Amino acid sequence: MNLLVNGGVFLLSIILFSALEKVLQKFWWNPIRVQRAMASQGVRGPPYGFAHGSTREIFKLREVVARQMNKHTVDVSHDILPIVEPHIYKWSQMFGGIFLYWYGPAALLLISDTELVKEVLNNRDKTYVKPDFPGDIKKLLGDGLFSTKGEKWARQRRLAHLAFHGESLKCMIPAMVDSVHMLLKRWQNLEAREVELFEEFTAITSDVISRTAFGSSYIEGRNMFQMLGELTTIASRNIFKLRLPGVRNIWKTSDEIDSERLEKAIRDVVLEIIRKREEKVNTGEMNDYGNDLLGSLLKAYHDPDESKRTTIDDVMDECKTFYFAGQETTNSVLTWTLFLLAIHKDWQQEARKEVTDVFGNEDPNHDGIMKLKTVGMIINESLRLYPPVISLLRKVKKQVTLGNLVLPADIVLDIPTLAIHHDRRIWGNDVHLFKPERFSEGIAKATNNNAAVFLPFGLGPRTCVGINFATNEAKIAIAMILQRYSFTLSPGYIHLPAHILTIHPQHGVKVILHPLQCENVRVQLD
Ligand code: HEM
Repeated sequence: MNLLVNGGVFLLSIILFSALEKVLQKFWWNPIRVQRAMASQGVRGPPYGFAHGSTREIFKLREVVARQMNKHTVDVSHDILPIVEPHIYKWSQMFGGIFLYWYGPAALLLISDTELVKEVLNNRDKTYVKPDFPGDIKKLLGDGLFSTKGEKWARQRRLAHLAFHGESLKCMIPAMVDSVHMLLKRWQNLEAREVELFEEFTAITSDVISRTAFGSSYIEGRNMFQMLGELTTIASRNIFKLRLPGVRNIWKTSDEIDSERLEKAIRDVVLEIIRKREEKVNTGEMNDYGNDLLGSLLKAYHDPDESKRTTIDDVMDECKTFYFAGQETTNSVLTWTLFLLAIHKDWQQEARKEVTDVFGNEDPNHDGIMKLKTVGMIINESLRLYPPVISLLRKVKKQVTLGNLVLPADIVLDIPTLAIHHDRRIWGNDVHLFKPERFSEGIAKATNNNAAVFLPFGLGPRTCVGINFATNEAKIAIAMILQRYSFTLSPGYIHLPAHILTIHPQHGVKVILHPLQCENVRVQLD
């Protein structure tokens, strides 16, 4: 009996010891090893804090900024790095353009040297891969095109390319125009009053991606957008709050319970959208699954060749990815561009003149959109100052040499788009001024042929697949608004750009709409 008890205690001790060893390995020994390896190569950074890494300091710095900025109306300055990413700003000043910091026990190496950035982003031999996103972000994107890797990525990328380029893209223009008409019709009741742009644009960006990618209307998808919005808020609220592994299984915070509930509800909505499309094919209302993204995905789901078939989870993850990637980002660029035009009246006039020259009072069309040079320059400068996606992450798959550095496997590289776009050494002393003329001779000239200094859509094989879609949508919306309204910033505007997965205006962007006297346009709208 004694022997049995002693044997049990011995076994339990071994299990506990091995669990403790694993915990210490992950939370102590590995981080210390990486910190030492990088320090020996001259790379410094904030010290590793047991289990939480640097997240407490990041969280505190963000809170300090939020407290300071909420107190009073702030002058509008485009020098936003210290506000949006105070930790990156602080540590860049202390440690330079390459430094090591910690997301829990995961090591992040920030690199702003653009030669290294190019090497990483252009890599095709799988040395640098997309990292695994933390739980809440994974719930937003699923294992869709944005986050997936390898063969699955190549397959999904081909499908998305078909749905969002060439002729398919041209065919989407009328749907985009219709969505903006819906917004303008609503605005007729708000003339000379304040409108909050971020909220307003949510309606069109949601409607556009919904109609073009999934053929369903905004009304059908509205539930899902609301839930994705809530999930986004929860994800960004918790992004720097880490919990020990396993704790989640024993005790859940209210945010964790909410996000699980939302995830399930979103899944149900997507399944319903898919079911409706299948029903249309089965009842003969549609000949096939269609040429939009959902159609391509469903064709792959029903592929007779089993090896090429995608699963229902793949279809669902892709739907979530596109709803999120196509809506949040375009909403951000539209809001900041209108904000910039509201305070830079000269550029508002220039842009309106171009739009009138190209379209008169007519709706935008494909050929005209290609001619909108000034509007294009303005969008580029807006993407430089307020890039919706503020950093790009890649994980080092196996030990590799990058420049003079030997990087250990699993270290995550943080390419700081926002910091690069606001770097005085790259863009000059007027870096924080809104000067669309930088782009007057194209992006290559503005960037001195260095593709790594302007990264709003990323670079290399994982570049944004929706780049032309987003640019068309932004140009159409801006042109149609300029045809009908001049707009000024509300006197109560508080400038607080914040990182809520993309750059959001924390207090919204309120503008006052002044209708232009143009009867033709009114007739079309009615
Ligand atoms: C102004 C609007 C947009 C911006 C600033 C933007 C930005 C980006 C960036 C920076 C990346 C690269 C991420 C990385 O390398 O880690 C990316 C990828 C992606 N974007 Fe966009 N995006 C925009 C609009 C869109 C739209 C409208 C769609 C869909 C229709 C879309 C779908 C995607 C997808 C699926 C990926 C992943 C591509 C891959 O990994 O192969 N984006 N986007």
